[in-house]
Amino acid sequence: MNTAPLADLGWSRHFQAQITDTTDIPARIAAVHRNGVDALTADGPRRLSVPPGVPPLAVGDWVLTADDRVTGCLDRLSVLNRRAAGTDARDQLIAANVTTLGIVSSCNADFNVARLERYLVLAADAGCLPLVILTKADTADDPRSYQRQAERLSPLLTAITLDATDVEDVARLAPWCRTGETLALVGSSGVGKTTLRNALTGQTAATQAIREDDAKGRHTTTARELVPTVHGGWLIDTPGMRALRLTDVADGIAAVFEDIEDLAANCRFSDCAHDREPGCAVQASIADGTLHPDRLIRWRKLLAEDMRNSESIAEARARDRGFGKMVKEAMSYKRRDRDG
Ligand SMILES: Nc1nc2c(ncn2[C@@H]2O[C@H](COP(=O)(O)OP(=O)(O)OP(=O)(O)O)[C@@H](O)[C@H]2O)c(=O)[nH]1
Ligand SMILES: [Zn+2]
Repeated sequence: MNTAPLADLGWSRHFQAQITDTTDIPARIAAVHRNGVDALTADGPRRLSVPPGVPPLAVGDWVLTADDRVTGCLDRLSVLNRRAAGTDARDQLIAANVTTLGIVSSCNADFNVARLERYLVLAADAGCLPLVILTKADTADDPRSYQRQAERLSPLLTAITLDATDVEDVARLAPWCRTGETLALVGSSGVGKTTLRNALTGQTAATQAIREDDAKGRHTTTARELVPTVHGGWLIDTPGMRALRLTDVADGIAAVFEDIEDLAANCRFSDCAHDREPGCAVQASIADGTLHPDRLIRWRKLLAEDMRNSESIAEARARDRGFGKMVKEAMSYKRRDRDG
């Protein structure tokens, strides 16, 4: 197989290792529609049908195809979920195989450590590398101070300050969206995600068009959610990206708050609430100035939020099961009525 064009689509050894013994053709999902998907192959774009039995697909997924039909989905490097809106509490797939989650905030009132931590939890849980992008550096007196505050959250975290309206400045993001990379942007309204997208993809007019369509709930048929960047890699921009919530992210919280979880392991009581219990390693760390008390508060809030959201998902699933059972029973009564 000629993998050079596939590499341009983000193909890597992780995916190559999964295809043995098949003549099916790999394709990357660019948009998901109710009655099929748009995909990119080494030979160009394709509209594919998705037969029953294929698991739900997301933008960014790698699938195998035969005769313009999806035959299977390859194991993902990362996956971003969102809790569906309304009463339906099931997870919705937002994007797959995102290598870097660009957490966009601006060097002004939007900057908020708790919000950054929420997104860091999402990135850790999804399996993406987090990158903090601090926009509006051109309007701040001391942009470096925001960068320092962000980088203090984790020794492994990179934060970049820039002017999103300056295309050359935005080109500093090239390492995260060159060939083989897939970047997605999250952040509050007005922080500059669209401005960054335009600079990274060089397509202003198309962006306007897609956003107007989204607002009206219309579905575009072109493959515009997986967008090529001018640096050789891809940008995933889906409407769902803008409303990510925390659900079932205990692993992400544990990763981002590893310091607290490590301390908690040394508390005298295994069910320590880290309040006033004797032998509490967390409180000891606050007392000696190593741990900031606000960080403990933020950790608790995220755990509570995750529990709230995840519990209602479990409840919804139980309800679904209950409903399914009821339907089955009603059907068998009906059959009995008819047959007997
Ligand atoms: N001076 C300056 N203005 C910026 C910068 N980034 C964004 N802006 C401006 O801020 C406004 C909002 O930017 P958008 O790119 O629309 O923000 P967004 O995150 O896409 O917002 P939503 O679409 O609501 O999610 C626009 O007027 C941008 O020109 C920056 O780095 N410097
Ligand atoms: Zn404790």
